[in-house]
Amino acid sequence: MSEAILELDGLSKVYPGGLKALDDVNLTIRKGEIFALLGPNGAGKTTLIGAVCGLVRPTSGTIRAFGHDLATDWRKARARIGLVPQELSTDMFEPVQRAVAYSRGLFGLAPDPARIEEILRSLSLWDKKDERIMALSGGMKRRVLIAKALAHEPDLLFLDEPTAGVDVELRKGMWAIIDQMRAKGVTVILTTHYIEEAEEMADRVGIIRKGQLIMVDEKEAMMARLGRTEAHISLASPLSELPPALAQYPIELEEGGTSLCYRGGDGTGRGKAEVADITKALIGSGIDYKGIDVRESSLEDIFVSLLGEEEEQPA
Ligand SMILES: Nc1ncnc2c1ncn2[C@@H]1O[C@H](COP(=O)(O)OP(=O)(O)OP(=O)(O)O)[C@@H](O)[C@H]1O
Repeated sequence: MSEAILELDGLSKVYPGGLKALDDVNLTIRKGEIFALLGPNGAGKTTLIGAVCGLVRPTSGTIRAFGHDLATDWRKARARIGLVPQELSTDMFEPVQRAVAYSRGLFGLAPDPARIEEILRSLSLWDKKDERIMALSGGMKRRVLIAKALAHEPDLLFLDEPTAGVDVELRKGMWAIIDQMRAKGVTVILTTHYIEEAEEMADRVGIIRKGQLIMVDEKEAMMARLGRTEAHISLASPLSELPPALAQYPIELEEGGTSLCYRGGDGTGRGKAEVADITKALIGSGIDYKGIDVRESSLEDIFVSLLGEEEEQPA
């Protein structure tokens, strides 16, 4: 297993006024992984990032990055951490290239125009290098934020909702950039509302709700463990009851007996195999069907059902 580069241990944050934005978060991030933090609005994602990046002071718990305890020894670790925040707040009057080069200088690195050019080109910003940031489109401003974060060559990069509100094309471009970073061995932690994004990019997914990390797992394992198959089999003629040959399966008659609905499986393909067995059993029982619609649940379904289940629990 590759080395742990970020370790959160019992991390909590209570804001003045009493709101518990992080509640005993324990998390280890390993070198080179792409980790997606998924959660609804106000779940604590930005607070978690802020705590690691020195923008939020934790109420309790420890953060170790690259082996350094951030409470006592933050300087070395921070230089290796990049942050792409949600919004650009400074530099609006600066030309792109200068703002990005300046970010590098902030971390005490020697100027490296070739490196800055490479970053700007990879983000399709080279044409805009002399334009003031305020004159750029929203999508380009976002890319400037990424360029600034990459300018000091971080080993760990936080992207706080990198694609919120951007169009599909730019989102795909952003994913390509994250892929490039993965290839260079950069560890990436991104927050997102787009489950599609986590599904596409992440190796592991953490689901956060009301400050608590309610689940962390490899994406594939999460989908296998919590995934479900749903199949609708439309019958040639309605049935009044299920034939005995189908009693062993998790199916129900729906739509006035014209449709059989299967809900089962575990995301490993077992559901599809069972649906195939059901169709054979139907034929064996002399029951004709017109069509089958099979759907494997996505990370989105898992996310929604996890949050839904949590919602139903008494406070
Ligand atoms: N400076 C602050 N003072 C008081 N409460 C705060 C502060 N910053 C955030 N909060 C509260 O802490 C909770 C977590 O906020 P946070 O921004 O971390 O959530 P988030 O998961 O990033 O949400 P979003 O997806 O909307 O960005 C929210 O209820 C928010 O209102």
